[in-house]
Amino acid sequence: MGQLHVFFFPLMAHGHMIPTLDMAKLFASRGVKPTIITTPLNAPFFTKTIDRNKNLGIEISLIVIKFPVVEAGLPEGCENADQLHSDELVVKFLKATAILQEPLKHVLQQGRPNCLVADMLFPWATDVAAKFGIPRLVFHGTSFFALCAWESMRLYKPHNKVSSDSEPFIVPHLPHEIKLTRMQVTPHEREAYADHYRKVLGRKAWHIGPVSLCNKEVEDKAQRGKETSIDEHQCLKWLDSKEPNSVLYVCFGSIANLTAAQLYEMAVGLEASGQQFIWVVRKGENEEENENWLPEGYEERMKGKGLIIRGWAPQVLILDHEAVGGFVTHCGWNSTLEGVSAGVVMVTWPVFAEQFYNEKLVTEILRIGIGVGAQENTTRVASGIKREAIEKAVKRIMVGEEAEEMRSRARAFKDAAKKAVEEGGSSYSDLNALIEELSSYHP
Ligand SMILES: O=c1ccn([C@@H]2O[C@H](COP(=O)(O)OP(=O)(O)O[C@H]3O[C@H](CO)[C@@H](O)[C@H](O)[C@H]3O)[C@@H](O)[C@H]2O)c(=O)[nH]1
Repeated sequence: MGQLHVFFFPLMAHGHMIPTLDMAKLFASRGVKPTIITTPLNAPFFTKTIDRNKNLGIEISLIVIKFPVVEAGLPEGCENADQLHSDELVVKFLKATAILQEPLKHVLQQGRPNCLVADMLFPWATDVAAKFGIPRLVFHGTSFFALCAWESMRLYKPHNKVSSDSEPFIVPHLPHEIKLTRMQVTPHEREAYADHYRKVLGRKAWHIGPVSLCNKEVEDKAQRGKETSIDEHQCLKWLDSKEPNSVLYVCFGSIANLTAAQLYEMAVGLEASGQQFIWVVRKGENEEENENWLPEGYEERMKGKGLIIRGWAPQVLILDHEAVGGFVTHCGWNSTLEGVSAGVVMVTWPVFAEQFYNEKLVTEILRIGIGVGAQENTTRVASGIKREAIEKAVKRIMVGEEAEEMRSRARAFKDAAKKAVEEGGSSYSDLNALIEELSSYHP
């Protein structure tokens, strides 16, 4: 039997491209030939890691296809979801992705892979793959928990049975009693939800993560997504000078923004908590050059105690450092899994998409986090959380008995995550099962 060849086609968003590159590495480590499809301006986010892996004897190929910016009416150079600052741009971006059907046909024709793993946001990829007689797997990029909750909402529409946006309803037929409110809409072990998704909802699925755990070296952990805005060794030196579990890491992923007023509340809340922190503020978040979102003399006062990274942080490297004990997160699934894999306790602050589901998983099922009190699923912009709420939630996860209890549960999940991807673990075995199944279709 020849070598299996799998094409991966992620959405052009860091939260989708980063885990895809990790998946490609995992597949390559099991003897499968992985090829990633992307667009010209997103290619550089893959090439450095691909080159580094090549030197280690791991081959990952890259196919670059043109992104139809002009056809879709997008501004020149707009090829990644982190550039979509309005709903209108989101609509045009999705329109542009739909035009990728034709180039996808072309690359499948040329490459003749045995399987196409394409992003959930490319529904048309199933038909394209069928034309070549190959299976198309859907890469969801999120949790079994969120998928089960989503499906339950779709089937039973419990949000239509309450009388106001703030009245809680139960998400029906899940293994746990999970309550949500209409405003949050757009549930003992994670395994339970993988089982629920397969057995109760009847879907075929493979769990092969946390994929970020395939990154072992400093360079692997630091080189994910964009170029980091801080030298990784400088960052490690700063963390090395701190006590274990004494630093809080604050980051909202690659898409969510905070209003200037919310950034200000965050700054004051973090200072009031008395905790040491690394806070990542995305570029473009604070348009004003004069940085009036920071209280007067803030960075001077916080010197040695609080480090602000403007731009892109080496997130997995930071989370994995023993000095980091807490994580303020928007509950993007990658960040959530990276937090669980690092054994940190979380302040959950969901903003949009399925992040409110992920919050429930962290706070109510895994019980390794405290919600900051986010109420509304918005269009990617966080606002309205007061400094007192931030201070309180941060203190609750960093100090005291409750924090210790959460930390010991978090440590157990960290160990379980590590075991899952080790030889013989559940994720390791599931990836083997997937590869065996794909091989059985392969003449
Ligand atoms: O400064 C930064 C910021 C982010 N990251 C990485 O970027 C990824 C961010 O992914 P995620 O936490 O999932 O957030 P989003 O970028 O917001 O992800 C989108 O995609 C996810 C997967 O579908 C969904 O779960 C989210 O709701 C959706 O917003 C993670 O691997 C982070 O480690 C960095 O390395 N440095």
